[in-house]
Amino acid sequence: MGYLSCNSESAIITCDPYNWDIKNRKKRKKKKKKKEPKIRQFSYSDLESATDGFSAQSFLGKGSHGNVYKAVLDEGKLIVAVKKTIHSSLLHPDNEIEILSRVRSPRLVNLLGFSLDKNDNKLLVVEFMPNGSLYDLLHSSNRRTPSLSKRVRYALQIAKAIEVLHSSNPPVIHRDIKSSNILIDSNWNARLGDFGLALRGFVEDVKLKCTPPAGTLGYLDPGYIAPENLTAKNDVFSFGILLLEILSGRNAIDVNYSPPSVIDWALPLIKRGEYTSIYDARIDIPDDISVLKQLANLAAKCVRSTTEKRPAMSDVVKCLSSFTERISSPMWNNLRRRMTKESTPTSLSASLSIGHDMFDNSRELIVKTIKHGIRKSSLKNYSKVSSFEPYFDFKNQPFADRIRRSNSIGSISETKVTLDTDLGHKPLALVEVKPGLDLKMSALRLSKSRSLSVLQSARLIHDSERGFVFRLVKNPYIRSLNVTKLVSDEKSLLKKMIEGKKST
Ligand SMILES: Nc1ncnc2c1ncn2[C@@H]1O[C@H](COP(=O)(O)OP(=O)(O)OP(=O)(O)O)[C@@H](O)[C@H]1O
Repeated sequence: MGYLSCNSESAIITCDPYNWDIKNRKKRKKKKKKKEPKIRQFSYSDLESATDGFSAQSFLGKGSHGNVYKAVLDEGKLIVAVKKTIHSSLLHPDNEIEILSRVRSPRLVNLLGFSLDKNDNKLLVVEFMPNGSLYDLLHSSNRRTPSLSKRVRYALQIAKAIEVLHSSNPPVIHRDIKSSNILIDSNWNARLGDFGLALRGFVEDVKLKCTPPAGTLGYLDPGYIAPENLTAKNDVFSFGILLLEILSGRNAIDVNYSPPSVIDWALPLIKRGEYTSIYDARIDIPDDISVLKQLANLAAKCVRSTTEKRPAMSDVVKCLSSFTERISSPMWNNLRRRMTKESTPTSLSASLSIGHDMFDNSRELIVKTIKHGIRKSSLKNYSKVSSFEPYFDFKNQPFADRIRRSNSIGSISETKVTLDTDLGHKPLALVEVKPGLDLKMSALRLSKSRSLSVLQSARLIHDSERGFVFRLVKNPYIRSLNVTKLVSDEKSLLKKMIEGKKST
């Protein structure tokens, strides 16, 4: 995608109200000194040798501003990305340096320094992001597509990054929010980069008022057609487009769709209430569509044509934070929903009556347990993986003890699970857990369905100190798991269940 080119000078702000307040200047200077990042000047020859002479092997990618290279410096201790920018009237590295030296955040691709080549052209040295861009994650067929909870997490991280910019003094308007400018760091967190078009200052500032509009087609606010239309809400619009891209997995402009623009495609669907239609078909979506609806509505609000009606980035952050909580703990929503819908069995007999139907429909599933919050050493005796087949016919047949092993994790001992997924979303599992673990966070990965189940309740049946019968709730979003060992003595547990039923 190309920039809307405008024949303007670079977007460096000369009018800087940063230190207006003379009274507090000293105080602020102190504070500023603490916060101000150290910008290092790298020698060009060091960068040259650290990139192998800007070789093809060090080449990371090409943008409309120039090429980006990976450089290994300080005897391998420092890995950076070097941006060799093509100087143009619209883009100048000084602008990026000016802005990035003022704002710093773990949500941004921060500036580390700069260098001057033989012709005194500036090169930018920024933090190296080893996991590509959000664009790659969403659109490359050779990468595992992120789940909805991950996508919402990325969206929240980007929203936070933009909020940092908008709330800095004076504010920074990025003007080029798009998935290829979102880079993924070594901890798989999203960071906002590429400040080539960013403007720092108050919109009333003369310099900003004279800077022609710029941005990337597909993401650019259609209302931003003249310099005086510049507002932080232009970024909110671009973020809305990005959110639609994140949720749908389709490009901001994609000629394979009709209409090609994501906004023209998604808004009518959202207006008609067909929320699920805008979601990427490759991802699991929750049963409870209220979050999907709210996420879609949030995107729609961000792209409203009236700028004043768009939410501020701080509101977007609040909204997305609540969604991430809901998406990452649907266990509790499901639990709450189920609790109100139906009476939760509190006695053995009640759970047995559920189990009866369920086990008739039992089928093979593979269960993987994932360690969470457990030290590696303590996992030794609590193996991680089991695959299993239905182990009993509840009516009269004996248990079938057919536990299989997963090749991926290795051997297991005394690890068994009984599980059934039919009967709506109410399967039972007999699971033995390590005492003292937080059962609220327990989950099982059902690899056959590529989703997770959550142990909904530890209170249904309790066998001795360690055995429990849980109801499982299908839940594709919980990634944590504390289950360490599955019941080895199902027979006695089942006996107890049957006896419990008889006695009531
Ligand atoms: N800090 C970085 N760490 C690792 N790779 C980077 C980094 N910055 C950029 N890249 C890689 O270099 C490519 C070019 O980046 P650049 O920011 O110049 O352009 P772009 O954002 O892809 O496109 P445009 O210039 O049109 O905005 C990116 O797509 C990315 O793959």
